Amino acid sequence: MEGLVVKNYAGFYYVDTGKAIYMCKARGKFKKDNLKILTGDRVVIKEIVPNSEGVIESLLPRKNELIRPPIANVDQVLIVFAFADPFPSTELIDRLLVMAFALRLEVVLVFNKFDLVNPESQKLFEYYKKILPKVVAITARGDTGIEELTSYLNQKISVLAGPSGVGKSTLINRLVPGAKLATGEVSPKIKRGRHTTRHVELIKLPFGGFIADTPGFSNLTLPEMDKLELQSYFPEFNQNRKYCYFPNCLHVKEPNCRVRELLETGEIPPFRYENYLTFLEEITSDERSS
Ligand SMILES: Nc1nc2c(ncn2[C@@H]2O[C@H](COP(=O)(O)OP(=O)(O)OP(=O)(O)O)[C@@H](O)[C@H]2O)c(=O)[nH]1
Ligand SMILES: [Zn+2]
Repeated sequence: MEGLVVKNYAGFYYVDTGKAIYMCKARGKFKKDNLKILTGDRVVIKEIVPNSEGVIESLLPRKNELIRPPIANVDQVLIVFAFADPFPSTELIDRLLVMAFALRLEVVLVFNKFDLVNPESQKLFEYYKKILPKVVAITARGDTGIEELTSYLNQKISVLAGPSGVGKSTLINRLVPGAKLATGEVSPKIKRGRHTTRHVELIKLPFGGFIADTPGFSNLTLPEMDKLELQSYFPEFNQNRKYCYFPNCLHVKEPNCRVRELLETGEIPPFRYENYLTFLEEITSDERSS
């Protein structure tokens, strides 16, 4: 039987076969070969006790692997911000977008707390909606946007990312009644301890798909990349680079640069360009130091 490892706890792997969740030990060869089984791995198991216990016989090939939290076969990142309280940091939005795209993950950008929307955050939302395919405004404490978001989560393994207080736990509780994730009241210090000692678990979504109970991307260092690669993670830059005079234009000081023309006309907002320059500087100095 084939299944998905949804949790690794106290020496047991919990494997969801679609029919039941089996508590499994791994065959000795995994330890011998130093093969680590991660939450998110697809495995083949042999049933020992009907619908309850089994043994993991083999591990199927992984599509990818996140380090923190350790989880395999992630399809997409749900990047969550709020319209207000806290007001979104565009630098953090853009950083998370670059990190997700660099890992070849799909992105759903969520703006929560639509009940608190204001003209500035509305404008940000509209801009991202223009450049990305899946951007959704929701009220996790209500119904707005939940159906649209559900359609993006269906049949996929998703990981949440986003700053504190935007409503990530509230959202999981909203999507999975009974998940009972703690919201709000945990102090940042205790929480760090909690996240390092806790095991990541995939929560089954009632409409299909899974979502990790532990937010990812806590380390915000950009991955190593070539300077030219960065713009491929800014869709509106990437679309326009072919009109720049130089084929390898980085849009910094080069003449006849289409991206900077669009910045002049206001089609590309200043914050996007500034974030791009900040990241370009960051990966450039990384290159120098290595
Ligand atoms: N107005 C409003 N408040 C919300 C909404 N969703 C969540 N909140 C509130 O925002 C606060 C933070 O929500 P959490 O779910 O704890 O946020 P989080 O992202 O999990 O925060 P961390 O656990 O610190 O990472 C809580 O007081 C929630 O009740 C919403 O749609 N509208
Ligand atoms: Zn250019």
